[in-house]
Amino acid sequence: MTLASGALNDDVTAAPAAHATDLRKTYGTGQAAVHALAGVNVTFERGRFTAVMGPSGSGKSTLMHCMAGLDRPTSGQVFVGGQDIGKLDDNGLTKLRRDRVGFVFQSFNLVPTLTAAENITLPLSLAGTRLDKAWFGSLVEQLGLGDRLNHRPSQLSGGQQQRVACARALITRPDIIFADEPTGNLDSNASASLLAFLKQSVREIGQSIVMVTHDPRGAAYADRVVFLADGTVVGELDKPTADSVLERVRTLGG
Ligand SMILES: Nc1ncnc2c1ncn2[C@@H]1O[C@H](COP(=O)(O)OP(=O)(O)OP(=O)(O)O)[C@@H](O)[C@H]1O
Repeated sequence: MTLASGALNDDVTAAPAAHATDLRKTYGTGQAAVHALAGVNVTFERGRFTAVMGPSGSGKSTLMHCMAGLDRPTSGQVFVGGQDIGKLDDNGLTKLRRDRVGFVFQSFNLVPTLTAAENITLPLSLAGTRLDKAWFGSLVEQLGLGDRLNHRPSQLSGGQQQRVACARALITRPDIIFADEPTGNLDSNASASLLAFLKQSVREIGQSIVMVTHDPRGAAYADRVVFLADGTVVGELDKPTADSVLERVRTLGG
């Protein structure tokens, strides 16, 4: 069984999965001001897997949070599937995060009192949307979670918890998934299987994914790498390999 049985909803607009124009985020004021994002212009095409890399403090997490509607930028625009998310009020942003964006955190962020199955379907429960059982079954099978569905997060390994988080991100068939160092707390085997699954979801159902990583081998699963430094985009690489990523990181001084 492949993921293809749960193909994404068609969106009639030809807009990219997400894009940002002159995105700025400043923390603090005056002498203490930190320009975490200093004018980012970036486009994430539909059905592509993009890795975001850059030195510590270059603004990667801030970019993910602003683009996913988890944080508001100081200025500039973010579009998700053609929708200018700066025009949404708090209610609208909540709906956007629930229905159109998936987020995978380094620290899993599962609800400890809910089972794996309940965590996966949480976005649907919150939205009052019916569960597509075939899609749920396909995700569970592909992620190897079939015999773990009644376990709580504390009864799961890190790799299993992150696979639950991925299923939760995919269950709504979002326009785009943002993943902030999703393999940061996983060993190399668990990392490889998670990255292979993310890549499979891009290939088979046209999922759009943006993933922050520090690992050139992780970035090599992506179709494209975007490099950040000091809050701006300083380079890009298409069809990356671990070696080409490493070489570019060295050139950029990361
Ligand atoms: N809430 C905050 N208040 C003040 N400064 C912040 C806040 N969040 C982030 N920053 C600063 O903004 C800059 C960018 O941070 P960000 O977390 O986006 O970087 P990053 O590239 O994700 O780093 P890392 O790879 O270490 O996770 C850093 O200088 C950071 O200290």
